[in-house]
Amino acid sequence: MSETAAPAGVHDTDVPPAVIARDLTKVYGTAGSAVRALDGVSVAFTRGAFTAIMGPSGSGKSTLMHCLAGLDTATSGTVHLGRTDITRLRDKQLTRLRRDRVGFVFQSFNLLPMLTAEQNILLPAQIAGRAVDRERFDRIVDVVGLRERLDHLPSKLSGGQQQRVAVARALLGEPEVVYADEPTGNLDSRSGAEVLTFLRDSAASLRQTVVMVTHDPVAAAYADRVIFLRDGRLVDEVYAPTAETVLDRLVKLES
Ligand SMILES: Nc1ncnc2c1ncn2[C@@H]1O[C@H](COP(=O)(O)OP(=O)(O)OP(=O)(O)O)[C@@H](O)[C@H]1O
Repeated sequence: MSETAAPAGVHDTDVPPAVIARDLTKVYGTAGSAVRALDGVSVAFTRGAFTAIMGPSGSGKSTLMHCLAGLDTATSGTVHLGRTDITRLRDKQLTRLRRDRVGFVFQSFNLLPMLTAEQNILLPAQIAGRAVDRERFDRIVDVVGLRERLDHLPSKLSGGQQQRVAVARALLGEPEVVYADEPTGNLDSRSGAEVLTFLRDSAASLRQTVVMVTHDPVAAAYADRVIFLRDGRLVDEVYAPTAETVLDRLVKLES
């Protein structure tokens, strides 16, 4: 895939993408020990689309997500979230941007054990001093199917339910993008399917942009699009993936 052309995923007729990375590089270490984790990645993420990032171990998936999300700084290149070039922001501005404009879902659910499901969902809004949109709260709680569980502590919820709380928490503030890092890595396949269905439904019905790193072709098949990395480069992509097409591309990449 050419790096000088428009970033993969940009089409003339599209509404402006939620996130665009241009010629992103990330080098860890120096001189003899330098590792080029990202090597000129240009990619755009369409508003309201659910995209999975895949590739062999060490191909740069986590590094790409961390640079896109402002959790790590790129060595060169730019990342735009809407109109903001996040690679030009100072630490304080980045912290505010992550709090106000980005949602995160991690493999470990990161819920506070002494707070109920509802309190966990509301916590970021409270910390940021944001008014809660109760209508959106109700809509999200219904989409994730947590209505009956709102007053439960995390310890009384299954892994899948805990992750759905984490997803609801990430969505409540209407972030411009939700980054999910192996969100089903700690779940059995049934709970994983529930969480992925919810991520897909929230992209579709709430027009939520979702970007997910996963190793699992079955998980990637829930996305609208899968992009593939190898050796820090974007080398392939599939729209409307199935587990079979994803697996097939992965096998080709690893051979
Ligand atoms: N903090 C770091 N310091 C040095 N090298 C790093 C660091 N983080 C990642 N790397 C290297 O950068 C490359 C890309 O790593 P990254 O974790 O992004 O890959 P990945 O595709 O997410 O891998 P995995 O599927 O195993 O999680 C690897 O060679 C890795 O060893």
